Amino acid sequence: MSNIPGIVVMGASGRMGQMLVREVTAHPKMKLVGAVERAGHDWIGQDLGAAMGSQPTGLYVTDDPLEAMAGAQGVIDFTTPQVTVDLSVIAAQARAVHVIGTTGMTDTDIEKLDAAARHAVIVRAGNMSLGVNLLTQLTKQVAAALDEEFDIEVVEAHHRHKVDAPSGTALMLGEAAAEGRGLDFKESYVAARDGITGARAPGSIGYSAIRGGDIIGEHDVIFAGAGERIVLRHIASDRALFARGALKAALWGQDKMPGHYSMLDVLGL
Ligand SMILES: NC(=O)C1=CN([C@@H]2O[C@H](COP(=O)(O)OP(=O)(O)OC[C@H]3O[C@@H](n4cnc5c(N)ncnc54)[C@H](O)[C@@H]3O)[C@@H](O)[C@H]2O)C=CC1
Ligand SMILES: O=C(O)C1=N[C@H](C(=O)O)C[C@H](O)C1
Repeated sequence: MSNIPGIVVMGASGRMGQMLVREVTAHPKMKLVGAVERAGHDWIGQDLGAAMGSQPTGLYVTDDPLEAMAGAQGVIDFTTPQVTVDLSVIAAQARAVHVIGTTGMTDTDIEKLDAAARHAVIVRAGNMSLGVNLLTQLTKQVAAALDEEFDIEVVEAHHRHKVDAPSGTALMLGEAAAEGRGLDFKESYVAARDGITGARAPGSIGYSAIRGGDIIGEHDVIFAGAGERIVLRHIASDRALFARGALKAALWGQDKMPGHYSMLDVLGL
């Protein structure tokens, strides 16, 4: 085995999948060794480069993750919760670092990932960007510094195709805010206000989601007090940002002990 890890991209035709294929291919310290799509997808059996509308690469898209993972040291996975949970078992068997960007996971899904992480390295984050991970730390600090006179609300906006809400990032920010404020994340959680909701409950953290057009990802954490408001904001303007974070995680994980890590571990924040 060379020192350059072989990387598989799961969901290779997706918005993030295609970005990952480009970034892994261009990276000097890793090699793309596999591209996986769902069974029945048009790309199965096609040359990956040709399927992406560029030069042939000699790498063929498969619907068999087990086959793709043979000889791989890492798999980068931005797909769906069920696909990610199933893949975690295969990645652990292959002792490959499993980098997970997939959002919309349930508590049960996460327990299954924890089980797989007893045997392999998993790095999972609802947002792989440096900016958002730094913002979680700032959010925690601001929430701890301000008292309950400042109401906390998280507002996020994404493209029309996004299927989960609130976004993984909004949940990361909300967890950080709850921790800083000393609140229980689940007990403080209020989403989807509609109709006669009554006045805002003290000690709650609200989540609002906007969906439209091609918005890549925007997040505000609002601290609203009497006569003043502090807004912590992150705007993503290029999906390459998330892909580069995932590549960093795949390299970082190569010499780590089995465990379920986050981007805070990767970035040392
Ligand atoms: N953590 C982060 O930084 C980021 C996370 N995301 C998350 O990544 C996920 C994917 O987002 P998008 O790329 O926008 O979605 P997408 O729908 O464009 O891509 C998902 C891809 O997975 C493929 N797929 C479905 N079943 C599969 C299977 N059994 N095997 C292999 N591939 C399969 C689909 O065909 C599709 O191409 C979402 O959960 C999203 O929230 C997105 C951007 C950044
Ligand atoms: O689905 C997306 O596109 C994104 N999903 C992630 C999330 O749920 O927070 C990260 C980013 O905002 C883009």
